Amino acid sequence: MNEKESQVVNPAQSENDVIRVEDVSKVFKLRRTHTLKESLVWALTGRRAEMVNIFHALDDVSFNIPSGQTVGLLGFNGSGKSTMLKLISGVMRPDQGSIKVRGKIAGLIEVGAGFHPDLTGRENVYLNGAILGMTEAEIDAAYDDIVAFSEIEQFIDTEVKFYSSGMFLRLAFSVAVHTNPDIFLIDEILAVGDAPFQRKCLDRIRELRASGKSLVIVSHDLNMVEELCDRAIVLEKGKVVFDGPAAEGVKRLRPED
Ligand SMILES: Nc1ncnc2c1ncn2[C@@H]1O[C@H](COP(=O)(O)OP(=O)(O)OP(=O)(O)O)[C@@H](O)[C@H]1O
Repeated sequence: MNEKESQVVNPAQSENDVIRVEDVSKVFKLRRTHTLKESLVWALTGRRAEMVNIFHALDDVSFNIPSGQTVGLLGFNGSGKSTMLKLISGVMRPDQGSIKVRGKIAGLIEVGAGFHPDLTGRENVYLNGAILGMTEAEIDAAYDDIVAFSEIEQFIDTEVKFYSSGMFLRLAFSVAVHTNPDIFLIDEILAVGDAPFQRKCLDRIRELRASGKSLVIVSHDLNMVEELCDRAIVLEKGKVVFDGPAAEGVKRLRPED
């Protein structure tokens, strides 16, 4: 068998699973421009045919993640990684299959999602904390730590529409880690952070890992994934083509010499 052919066995379930993804598919309808001929045919055939392309972002995906595991979700652009994280987080629903999650989930999926542009950083900490399941008293108790970790004290009473993407990331990451989640989802978070903040986030991610939390990390930084993750799941055109040790998974993504 070619080394890069699919290497996936049916995922085994365990009592320890915190995430179970079973036969999940997600389709998107892509609008596109049409030729005059296509439009005429569409009109003449009683407008029965679809004027959109159906696109399978995820196609029959299954995997289980046991408690305490750090999993890198890998794949080239458009392979379905972010869509998978959105389904796990519950912001999007699958068209087919099921996703079961056990425990408190938090994460950074789209930096700035859950933030209201017209509210200040301080107000958004409360809003975002509440969205992530914290009570007001819990946010009060964690507030100073959240702001200190983000290092944006100076701008905390500024409306977040004036924030840079790095500032958004700082506040969003800080709130998310302070919710004390059992499962932490991270989508390319480090891309917009500067080097010192990236290092700080990575240290915190290592701490979460060491304390037995489960993490799912989407990243194109293969060195980071290899160093940080126990396991890699590689998606290709919406299908799982590899599920196994992180070092082997990243090999599939590295350009061949
Ligand atoms: N809301 C949407 N509507 C239509 N198509 C979408 C939507 N979200 C994602 N897609 C499409 O689904 C495919 C998978 O997207 P996804 O963002 O999950 O890929 P990805 O693996 O995270 O890619 P990247 O590495 O570029 O971030 C892409 O072709 C994308 O255009």
